[in-house]
Amino acid sequence: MVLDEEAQARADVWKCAFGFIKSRVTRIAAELKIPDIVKNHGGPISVSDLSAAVDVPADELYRIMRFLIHHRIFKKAERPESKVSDDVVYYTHTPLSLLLTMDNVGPLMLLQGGSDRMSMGIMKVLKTRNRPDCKTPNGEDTWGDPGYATKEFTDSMACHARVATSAIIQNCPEAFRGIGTLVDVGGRHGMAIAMLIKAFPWIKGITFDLPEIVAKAPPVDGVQFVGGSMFETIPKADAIMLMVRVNDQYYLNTRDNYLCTS
Ligand SMILES: C[S@@+](CC[C@H](N)C(=O)[O-])C[C@H]1O[C@@H](n2cnc3c(N)ncnc32)[C@H](O)[C@@H]1O
Repeated sequence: MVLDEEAQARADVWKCAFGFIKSRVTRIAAELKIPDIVKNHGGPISVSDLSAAVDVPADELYRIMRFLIHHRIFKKAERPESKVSDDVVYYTHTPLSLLLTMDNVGPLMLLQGGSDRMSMGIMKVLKTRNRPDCKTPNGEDTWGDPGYATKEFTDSMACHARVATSAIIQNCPEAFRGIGTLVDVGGRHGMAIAMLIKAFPWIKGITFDLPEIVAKAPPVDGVQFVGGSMFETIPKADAIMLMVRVNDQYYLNTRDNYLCTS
């Protein structure tokens, strides 16, 4: 297999795993009747007008629309000259969004884009910013959700780390030159660091994660495990690694949901 085919296969496997996101987001848009509202507005609609029409906070809606624009379901538009407003973001329809209205194939999207139960959960998060299955009051973050403590979650992160880290080792070895100590923040059970110190044996590797996660991590040769929260302190090192963490920090801070950050 030539490298290009391998790279394509890696991209394709992500599409297989996360392909559902596009149909879920499109279903949510259809359920909120965004295609109908944009079509009937009589010109480009601002994010604040759309937010008022669908009763979803503008920042959440902005991210949904950004996703849909990326997939060419809507288009960004200039502010109409007749409008005097602070809004800088405006949307307009496309041939695809016109197909998604309720008098067109919108009802099919509602049927095929995921269950009503799933949609109710997402809708509640969008409108209230609270995940129904997760205690978020009193400052408890989404990582308190028992789903994140399961073996399935750990295994899925380990296999992701294995694939991503081998690509990093293969394609960016120069990035590790001169690094004495490397800390992987949110490194779970140490898969990435274990591979990196094996490939670059001069590096001293630290895996940093929440105390309850680190407490369950089986020992890995040459890897030091440190428990704590990155919002308080992280171990001193020459370099910090954050893999699948930047988005997470966003939803830790905003008490958000997977849909909008994915
Ligand atoms: C999505 S997983 C990513 C795991 C790994 N980096 C990878 O790419 O496969 C995010 C990790 O961040 C950890 N985490 C969550 N909040 C954290 C915090 N405040 N400080 C340190 N780690 C945290 C979680 O326990 C989890 O293991």
